[in-house]
Amino acid sequence: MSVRVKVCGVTRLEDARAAWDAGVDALGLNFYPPSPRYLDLATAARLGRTRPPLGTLIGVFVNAAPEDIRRAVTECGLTAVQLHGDEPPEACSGFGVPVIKALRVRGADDVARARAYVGVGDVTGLLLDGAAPGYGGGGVGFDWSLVAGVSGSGVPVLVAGGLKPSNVAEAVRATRPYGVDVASGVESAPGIKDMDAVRAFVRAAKSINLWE
Ligand SMILES: O=C(O)c1ccccc1NCC(=O)[C@H](O)[C@H](O)COP(=O)(O)O
Repeated sequence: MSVRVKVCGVTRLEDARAAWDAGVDALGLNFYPPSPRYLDLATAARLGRTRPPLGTLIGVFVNAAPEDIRRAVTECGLTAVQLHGDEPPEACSGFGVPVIKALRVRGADDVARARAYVGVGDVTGLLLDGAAPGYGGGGVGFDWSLVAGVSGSGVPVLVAGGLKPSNVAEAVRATRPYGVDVASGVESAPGIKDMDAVRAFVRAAKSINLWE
């Protein structure tokens, strides 16, 4: 068994198609207006239509209004939402799809905080990210040994933050996560994916056998 790979912040149709072809399991579409990877609903819906039958399409939101999240789910065919802001556990339900709660990790306290989301509402996964300014996508990592504070708590964990083709295998080996997630580490410019880097990332991440 190999780790699942999510590539986040795709903005172009050709990048979306090529990422699925590269073996990515999930694509993230960004609905946070200040992000350089932000998509309006019409563009996101067009990108969403590239999703293959077994692919997962994840909308990324930061402190968004629930009605805006529900609208994006419906209009863009999202199969999950990733709440990447300061949403408390009680705000992690009611969108009609599973929720991944993202938490920015600076230290053990943040991982302890993550445990408050386990088994709550529609949360079916946690994403541990570095503490980049601007909430995410900044290429900032964190101490991977902290992942042990939530693995084994019964919820799938994704590791993100500062991952790239050259370090993702080491991250998978160190944390044995359900999934890994990358935005800036496979880009030539913010929002523009470098397909050679995406392919190298998928190859490196999936080279680790999690059954051993
Ligand atoms: O990517 C963004 O611009 C972004 C902005 C605000 C909130 C979340 C954002 N991205 C979410 C992700 O899942 C990223 O992949 C994650 O933060 C890791 O990013 P990177 O360190 O650049 O790989």
